[in-house]
Amino acid sequence: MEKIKSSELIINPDGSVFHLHLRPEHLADTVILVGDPGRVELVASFFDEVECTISNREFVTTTGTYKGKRFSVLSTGIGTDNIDIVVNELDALVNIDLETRTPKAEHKSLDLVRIGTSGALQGNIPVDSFLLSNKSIGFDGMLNFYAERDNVSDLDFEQSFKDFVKWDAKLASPYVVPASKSLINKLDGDDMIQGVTISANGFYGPQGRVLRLQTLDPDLNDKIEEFDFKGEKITNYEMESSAIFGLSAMLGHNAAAVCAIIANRITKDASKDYKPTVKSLIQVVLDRLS
Ligand SMILES: O=P(O)(O)O[C@H]1O[C@H](CO)[C@@H](O)[C@H]1O
Ligand SMILES: O=c1cc[nH]c(=O)[nH]1
Repeated sequence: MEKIKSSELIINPDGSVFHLHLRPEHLADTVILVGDPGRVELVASFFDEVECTISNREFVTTTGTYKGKRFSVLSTGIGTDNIDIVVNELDALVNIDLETRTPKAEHKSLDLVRIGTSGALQGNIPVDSFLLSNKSIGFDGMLNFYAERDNVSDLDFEQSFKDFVKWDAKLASPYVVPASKSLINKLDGDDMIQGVTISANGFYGPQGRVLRLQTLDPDLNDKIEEFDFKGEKITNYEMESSAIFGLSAMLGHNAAAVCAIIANRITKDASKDYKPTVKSLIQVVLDRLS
């Protein structure tokens, strides 16, 4: 089998992957992904034992055990461009032999679960609630660079959404990818609201926030609130889940995302203090995965 060239898969002198600085032995099969590097320590504070903490740039990873199960928690930083790095390097750690630089014959599936923060797009979703994503819509266009993109996407949903909101041709074409059904079943509970999430490629204009700059389509959030695809409603904005779901589906990993709702864009409400909500969500997720 042909070797993956060193320019394509950069490996550091210590044998770790380029950005994450992890070697295969550092990674658990269940990985919690958080945006904020500071949240890694919070997740790890629940662990019974910590094996290692490794950091480079915004990518901080701690591996340990919770109730006897091995977990890694890794910060992605903000945005789907970082997710392209994180998911490809996590996959390389388990599915490419880094010594021979060739894909392994047997593929391993990781469970990747994002614990994030998010803004609600329906008036009946309270701040400080938990939102479990059934699907994610990528406004970022990152997945469109991959040949397998259509095979993992809900193309009917995409077309219906683009038609309904009159999607402008200047914007990247949105992609819609479902989360892993088995992880949704594990994570679901009476405390979870399920819905369709949008990953925006920005916090301000791309999520319809106007400070001093007007947006291309000032009605976009109203149309998103109204849109319905076979009974499914769009519920919230964040910035990473679409790429996590899309790359995981293409590479054969299981992915899910649960967010603490810290703002409601319809009622204009914001959480007074979202950190205790994130802490409770972490406990719930670790318990349901362990
Ligand atoms: O709290 P995290 O996980 O970073 O998630 C959300 O918060 C950031 C924006 O404030 C984006 O990363 C968005 O997805
Ligand atoms: O409104 C919000 C809140 C958190 N994160 C986002 O991306 N948007």
